[in-house]
Amino acid sequence: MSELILASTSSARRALMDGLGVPYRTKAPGVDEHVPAGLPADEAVRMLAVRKARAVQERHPEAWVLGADQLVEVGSDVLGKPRDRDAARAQLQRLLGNTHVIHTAVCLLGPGGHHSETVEDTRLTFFPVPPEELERYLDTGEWEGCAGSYRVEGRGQALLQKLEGDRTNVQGLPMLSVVRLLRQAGFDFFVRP
Ligand SMILES: Nc1nc2c(ncn2[C@@H]2O[C@H](COP(=O)(O)OP(=O)(O)OP(=O)(O)O)[C@@H](O)[C@H]2O)c(=O)[nH]1
Repeated sequence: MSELILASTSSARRALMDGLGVPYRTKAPGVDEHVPAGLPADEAVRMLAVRKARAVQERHPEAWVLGADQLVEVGSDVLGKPRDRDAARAQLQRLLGNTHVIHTAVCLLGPGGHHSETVEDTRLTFFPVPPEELERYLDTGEWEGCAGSYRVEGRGQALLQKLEGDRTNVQGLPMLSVVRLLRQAGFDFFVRP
């Protein structure tokens, strides 16, 4: 099997792939993440996951390449990564006391034109918490680099009232689907290095 490249700069995605134990390396996708205005979140993440994977595959045509993208949908709002603490506060104020959906798309490209992709959704309901608790959570800094401004595997789990779906999908990769795509592509597991 030719090498696997994770087309991502995300430390959370790296951590998830490290846990799987399949040998891989990372390459930054380096793509423009703009999508047409009004595009539904699930279509936007699918478009971006494919764009990221294709950008890396162009540089490494013999490799297998896994790209991913994630957005948060709450009501009619679509949230990405907050640019600063104030943006993170505004995002969390939208999520607290409500139910939102995490849409994560993954795309696996491989030699010979292999192309598989999927979008996975996880529904999360957050407790309503007072402003002073929200400020304390912001002080943890977990909002940085996270779509939706929280880490489900970190302190942010204290906000979580209910989760329906794949928990790893929230962190950045729906590992149930990643394993399925890799197995369908012919990857072997538990191979001695
Ligand atoms: N650790 C952690 N990271 C999260 C969580 N929710 C979202 N994220 C991260 O938020 C980011 C979503 O933004 P994306 O645009 O999909 O990815 P990115 O961070 O720009 O990284 P690329 O893959 O290089 O595009 C990803 O890095 C996710 O891993 C979470 O609950 N825990």
